[in-house]
Amino acid sequence: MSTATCARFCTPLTTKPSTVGGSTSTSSAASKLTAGNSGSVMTSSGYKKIPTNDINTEATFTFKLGGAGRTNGIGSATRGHCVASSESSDPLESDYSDEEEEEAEEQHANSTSTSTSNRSNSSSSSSLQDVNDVDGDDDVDDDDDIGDGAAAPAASVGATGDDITNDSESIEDDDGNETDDEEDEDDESSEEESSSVQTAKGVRKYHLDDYQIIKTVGTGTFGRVCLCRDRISEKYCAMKILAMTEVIRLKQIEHVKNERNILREIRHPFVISLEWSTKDDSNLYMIFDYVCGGELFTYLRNAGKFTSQTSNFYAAEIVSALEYLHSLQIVYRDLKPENLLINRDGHLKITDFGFAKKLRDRTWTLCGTPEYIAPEIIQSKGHNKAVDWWALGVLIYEMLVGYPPFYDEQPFGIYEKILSGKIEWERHMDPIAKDLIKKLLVNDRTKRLGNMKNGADDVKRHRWFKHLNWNDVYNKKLKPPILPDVHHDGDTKNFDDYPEKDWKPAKAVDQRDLQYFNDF
Ligand SMILES: Nc1ncnc2c1ncn2[C@@H]1O[C@H](COP(=O)(O)OP(=O)(O)OP(=O)(O)O)[C@@H](O)[C@H]1O
Repeated sequence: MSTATCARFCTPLTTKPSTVGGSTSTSSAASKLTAGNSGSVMTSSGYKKIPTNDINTEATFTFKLGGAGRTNGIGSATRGHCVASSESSDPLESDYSDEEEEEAEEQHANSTSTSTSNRSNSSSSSSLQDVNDVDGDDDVDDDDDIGDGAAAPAASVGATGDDITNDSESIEDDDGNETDDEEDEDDESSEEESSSVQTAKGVRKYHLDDYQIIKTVGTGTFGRVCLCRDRISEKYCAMKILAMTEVIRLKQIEHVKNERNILREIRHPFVISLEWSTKDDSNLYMIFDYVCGGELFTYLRNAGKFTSQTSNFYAAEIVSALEYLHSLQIVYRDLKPENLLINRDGHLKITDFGFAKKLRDRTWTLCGTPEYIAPEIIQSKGHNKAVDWWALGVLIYEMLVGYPPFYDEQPFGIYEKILSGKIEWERHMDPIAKDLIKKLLVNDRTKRLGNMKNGADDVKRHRWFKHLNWNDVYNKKLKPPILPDVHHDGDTKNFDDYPEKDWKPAKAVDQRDLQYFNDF
């Protein structure tokens, strides 16, 4: 997660606050670069699309880049979500209307046809064609379509059995009658929201007070992630705390709701599990399983590069997860080693669904009567799952080589390299892995492995994965190449230290603003 204070737009550019194990010192640099009439603003870590009515006004971007820097493996450049704030009174504006967004994207593409793409040196890069696509919300369901009314998160968490509570003191019995009336009364007078959730072990009424915050393990654009302990189950959890004022200021309301809604819907061995989410009048809260091994990024930077076998293991688990997400029409869009956590058992958990989007059914499928199909359907202008397969190619390269395939000190340089399609190959690189990477890093997404008619199967059948039984992958039967050094489930040694006293309580938002989060 980055300390970039820029709002999150759908250009996942990442900056890390510090290198692993180091303490965080944050310096900030402001950047003001406009791209003329392009509808985009070039920043030191990427470009941000701006609404057309903001074009030619100077949007101000403030970056906080980590002191030690989250290096890309080559030089000193950091990589971070780039974000910006523009001065609109409508906090929902960040998710531009389809028209605005398309227009901004088109203008951007026109003005940058030879030199830009929308990626930093992180791993979900795409071609110029995809610049038009990456955040084409025309392909995305409205948030209301995602997950609302679906089973509450912990219902699915509980379905796995072991991680909720069997402590009868503060959970409801099967009939939904509370067994702890006193606690309930307290809650009603509290500002916090609580909710009853069906779990495998009965109905549990969740409260924020159930969680004892222990330590910050990550920071992000809107807040932080803390290790905490569930007083009821005594299980360690990660609590993502997002300050509503920041979410509103940076116009990320829809993205945050989107993240929560998608997380509620999904359940996969290699994807982080959302246990519960709630809010009070200052913050939004999401409670996850705590993944104590830390980020794959850490291990990769420490090792320099991974062997083909190690890379293959992680790539396989990601393929399994992407196949699952795509089967639900979810495009993840933020694949990179920073978002891959290693569990105590050595298996991966993909985290940070801040850019994930639910796609509309068959947006890209040629359906209907051919004579009547509109050109934009044939051209398939929206973003799609292909961006994740591209990112997988970048990630496999980075694991094998130690740095990403498209790198430059300046973002424009990165974009040029992505568009040029030229990749430098290490002499001794595993030729079979290289073949897969080449097939994933295809600018024409219609020819990109994973995005053709056989979907993920094409990737799974590639020779690099030939030895794998994909059921074994899913069932965690493969032997993990790295076992994190942890002494107990709540161990934080694999995470950076964050100065706790820097955290000031978030300001409460007024009733009007609170309404933006009614359905959170
Ligand atoms: N479930 C978890 N277990 C352990 N650590 C976690 C967990 N979730 C997140 N983290 C840590 O916190 C960091 C930030 O989490 P995350 O990326 O979800 O936050 P974010 O606010 O979306 O970040 P950004 O602003 O960069 O998008 C992660 O990189 C990871 O180091």
